[in-house]
This record gives sequence, C-alpha cells and structure tokens, in this order.
Amino acid sequence: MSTILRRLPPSEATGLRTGARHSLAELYRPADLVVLGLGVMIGAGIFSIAGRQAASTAGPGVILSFMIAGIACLLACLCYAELSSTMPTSGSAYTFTYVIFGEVWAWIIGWALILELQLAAAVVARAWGEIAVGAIANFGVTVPNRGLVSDLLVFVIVVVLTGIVALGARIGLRALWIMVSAKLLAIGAVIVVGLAHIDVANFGDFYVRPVTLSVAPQTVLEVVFGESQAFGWFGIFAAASAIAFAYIGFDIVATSAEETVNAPKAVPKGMIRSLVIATVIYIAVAVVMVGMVSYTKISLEAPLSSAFRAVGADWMVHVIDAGAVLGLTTVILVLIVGQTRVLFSMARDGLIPRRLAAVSRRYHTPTRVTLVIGFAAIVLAEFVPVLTMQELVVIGTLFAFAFVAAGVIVMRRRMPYLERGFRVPLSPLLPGLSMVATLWLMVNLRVLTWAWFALWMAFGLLVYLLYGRRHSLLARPRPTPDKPHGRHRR
Ligand SMILES: NC(=[NH2+])NCCC[C@H](N)C(=O)O
Repeated sequence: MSTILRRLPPSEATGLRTGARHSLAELYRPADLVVLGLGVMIGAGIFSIAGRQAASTAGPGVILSFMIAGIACLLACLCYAELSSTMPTSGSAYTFTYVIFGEVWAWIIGWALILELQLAAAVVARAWGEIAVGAIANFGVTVPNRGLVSDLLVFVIVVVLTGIVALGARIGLRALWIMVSAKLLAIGAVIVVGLAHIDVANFGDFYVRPVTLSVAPQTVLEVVFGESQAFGWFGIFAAASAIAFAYIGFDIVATSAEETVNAPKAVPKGMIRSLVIATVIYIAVAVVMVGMVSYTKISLEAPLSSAFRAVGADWMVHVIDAGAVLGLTTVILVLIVGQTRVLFSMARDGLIPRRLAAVSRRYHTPTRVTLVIGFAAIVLAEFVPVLTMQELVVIGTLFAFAFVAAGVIVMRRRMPYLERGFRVPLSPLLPGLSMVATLWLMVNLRVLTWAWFALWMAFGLLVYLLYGRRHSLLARPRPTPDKPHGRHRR
C-alpha cells in the first residue's frame, strides 16, 4: 500500500524552474498562453453545441446554460491556476496529484488525461475531416466518395500537425497566432452579422416548459429519477454538461507551464484570461444562434450555417466553414502539444517507459513521444467511430477537475508554506463549489460513458500494477550523495 501511495517530493515540482527536472526550453509569454488557450478551447463546440442544445434540451435558455457551464469551468480554472502557479510542470493535474495524493492517484489522473487528450485529438481530427469536405461541397463542388476524401484529409492534417509539434514549439507558435487570429475574425463576423439578423420574437418563450421524453433514461441522473426530461430549468442546467465540451481546453494551458517565462505568475493569468474571453464569445454566439431562428426550427445537422441561410445571409456559410476548418486545426495542434507534455512527464517519472521522455537535442522537443501520439491519433480517427465518443473526453477532463479542486484544499492545509503565484479566493469555499459543479456536470453524462470510463480506468490500473509501480523513479534506491543526481537532462 505504501508504495502505491508514495508521493513525489514537492521540491521536484515546485519553484520557478521546477527543481532539477526542468528540461524544456522556456518560450511562452502570457499573451502566447491566451492564444494557446483560445486555440484549443474554441473549436467544434462553438459551431454546433449552442444550436443542438437549444433545439433538444434548453430552448433559448441555452444562453443561461452557457453561463452556467462558464461559471463551473471558471471555478475549475481558478483551482488549476493556483496549483500550476505552485507546481509549474508539464504534467499539470497529473503532477499535482502526484505531489498531493500519491502515485496511484497520479497514475489514475494521468490515465484520464491520456484518454482526454488522445481521444479529443482523434475526435476533433475526424470532425475536421467532415467539416473540410462539407466546406468544399458548399462551394458547389461535388465531392465523389466523401468518406474516402475525408479519411485522406484526416490523415494529412494529423501528419502535418504532428510534424509541426515535433519540429519545435516556435514554428507551431507562429502558426498558432495566425490561425487563432483568423478564427477569431470569422467568429467576430458571425457575431456581428448575426446580431444584425436577430428577431427578438425568437427569444419570446425564453423559458420552455419541461417535457417528459418517451425515450429510455440515459444519463446517471435520469436513471436515478427513472425518466428523461428536457427543457424547463432542469434542461437549462442539464445542457451545461454537453456545453462543457466547448469550454474544456483551458486546462491544457497548464501543461505548458514548464515552457513559460515566469510561469507562477504567467500561467494563471493566461489561463484565466483565455477562459474569460472564450466565455464572452460563446455567450455572444449563443445569443445570435437562438436569436436568428426559433429554437423549434434549428437544424441539428449544421445549426449555425442553416440559421444564416434562413435569414438570407447565405455567404456567411463560407465564413463559418473557414472559421471551423482553421478553428479545429488549432484545437488538434494544441491537443497534440498537451498530450506530449503529459506523457513526457509520466515518462520522466518512470511510470511509462523512460525512453519516451527523450528530448531531441536539435529541436528541444520530446520528439519520440510526439510521433507515438500522432500515430495513435491517426489510428483512432481512421478506424474507431470516435465522433460518438465525445462524452468520454468530457468525463476524463471532469475527473481531473475534481481532483484539482480537492488538491487545492488539501495542499493549503498540508503545505501552507509553499509559494503560490496565485491563490483561489475564498478557499475552501470556491474549490468546494468547484467540486460540486464538476459533480453536477458528471452526473448529467450517460451511464454508458461512465461504464466505458470505468473500463478504461480498470485497464489503466492493471498497467500501473504491472509496469509503473516497479519502474517508478521513486521505487529506486535514493542516489548516494557522491554520485551525480540522475534526474537532470536526458
Ligand atoms: N481538453 C480537451 N479535451 N479539449 C477538447 C477540445 C474541445 C474544444 N473545446 C472544442 O470545442 O472543440
């Protein structure tokens, strides 16, 4: 028992340069982190979730759902901000948990993060392929064999992005700035043109009376109550869970802490700013979405485009396509970066093969692990129906949120003396609320999602017991003082 609960000494993870383990080049400044955050947050979610949730679950009240999800994510973001200001390492929630709760919990969180990031990269790559083909078709070009073309596009985009990540953060960063600016321009156009076409009558029945659905209960909460409901206050709150997919991504900013100049101050700033900006943008898009067409007439296929068509602004379809293609490109890019950083940290600690932590001398990036991730993303996106697995991404993320919030509370008690570049106000109240909000979002996920997640976790535990527990660096005898400490650069 004591071995699996051994904790990483705080000295290995805290301080400006994360102790002796620091091995990646520092390059990000606060503005870069905002771009990184917006790059990964604003993606598939913004173009489809508002419309779908309005039509199926919340009505025009979806605007409130976006606010609720935004608040829940902001609470989680504050907790991430505090811990990453104390432990600015690329492992993010995984490393926090290692220091605070011990190895087996860290492994569990790491395993959840792997699910989140690797699967999300595949999900978004797949969605990118479909949207790219649709964008071509929207120009009136008939695409023969759409499935094959989209398969091919998915392959190309993942190969290109993996290459960019492997070659070094600097190239990626410049490309990211350009693409994020372009996507923000497209979204700006959606908001401005959309506002001009709003018909206030569409907000008319802002509160839609609850209806009981005749389908079998699916979410944990529905199963507990024995029936499924939509609309009404319950619908507004329940839609927040689906909307969480659009918000997640700010957590990935924390994985860049080790490469950030003055991370204890810069990471909290970058993370919180990007989330606040995304929240404002999302709410604006939601207002436009339900303001242009009645929620009863929203097309589930392409909600935003069809709304613009309905008001006669057909040309906006191309703007949306361009925004979506660029938008999803940056999401995949940052997801791959985040995933490399988490795996790199786990490899550095010995919980997965240490060879994966090798940093290329030439490019200063963990090249080997990057290639592994790119390959896995291609296999998943091409051969697994990942588009149906979006909720698994969300559950993996929320699971980590819960641990991070709990971690803030425990860390304040156990290690009050550690230097914190940022403190969650009103602790333990706000971290406590963050846990409650996260739990709410989680019980609105499907039982099936929970079952798959449990399976994934059981498999992960087995891997840990067979490999990580014995290969962990903490399992080795402490180095004798006269020998050089073996944890520096590799
Ligand atoms: N942390 C994550 N797993 N992010 C997935 C990114 C999803 C992104 N928010 C989108 O709307 O497309």
